[in-house]
Amino acid sequence: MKHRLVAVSYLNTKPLLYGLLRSNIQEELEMDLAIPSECARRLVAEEADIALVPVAVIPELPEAHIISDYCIGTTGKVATVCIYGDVPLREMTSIYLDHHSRTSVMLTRLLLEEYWRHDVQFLDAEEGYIDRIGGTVGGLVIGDRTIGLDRRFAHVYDLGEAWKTHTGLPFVFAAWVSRKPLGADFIRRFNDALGEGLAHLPELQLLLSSPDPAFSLTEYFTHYIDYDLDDGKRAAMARFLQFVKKNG
Ligand SMILES: C=C(O[C@@H]1C=C(C(=O)O)C=C[C@H]1O)C(=O)O
Repeated sequence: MKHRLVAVSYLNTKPLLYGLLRSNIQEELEMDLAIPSECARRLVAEEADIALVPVAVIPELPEAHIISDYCIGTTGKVATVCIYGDVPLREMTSIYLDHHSRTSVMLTRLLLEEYWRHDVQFLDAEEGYIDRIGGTVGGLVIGDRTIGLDRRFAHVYDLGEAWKTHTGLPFVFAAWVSRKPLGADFIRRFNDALGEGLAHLPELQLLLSSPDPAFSLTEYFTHYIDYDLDDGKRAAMARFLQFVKKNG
């Protein structure tokens, strides 16, 4: 029986996928990709056994085992999780919350409440909502769709950077979670494979192209996304999940 695995379909996950695909462990996996909110839905619905899930969904799972020391995180600016608008944040009256996201939706709410201390109406997003950001309506956008948006909107707020200023901590957007405990040997080989992917970024970059000449994948993978789920990120996750449990 193979483990059903679903991972985030964005560029930031390719180094981790590259590692899994270079390894024999892929023979034990039935792999699929989806947007983060769909990864979360499948793990909650038991349609997946292992998923790279937005951490905000962890409190909804009866059992959640973080099986990896690698994650989608950041130690400051992340570049691809931002609030965009024509006007400064303090003039925004409403903000679209990206339907691809689970974590950043909650992070937006936390930062508006605790850090920016600004009250807005939250709007549910759907496909095409980015075109409706404008005037006093802002929008949270995550992932590859953010690439190039900094040229389109006058005001950009990077949520990784805002969280760092607010708490002094790094941040974890998504972690590898299984619903059931997995064997120590499988977990070791899974982690080794992910690490191998990160160790071979120059090769991976031969296979990938950036959607925008102004956006460097090398910089994105090495300076913006931080893949190590270290103690600082675990502390950040605990702090963030307290807010999610209270307000989810
Ligand atoms: C940094 C990112 O983190 C993403 C943000 C997520 C969320 O907000 O729920 C989930 C998965 C991550 O891939 C990004 O994709 O831009």
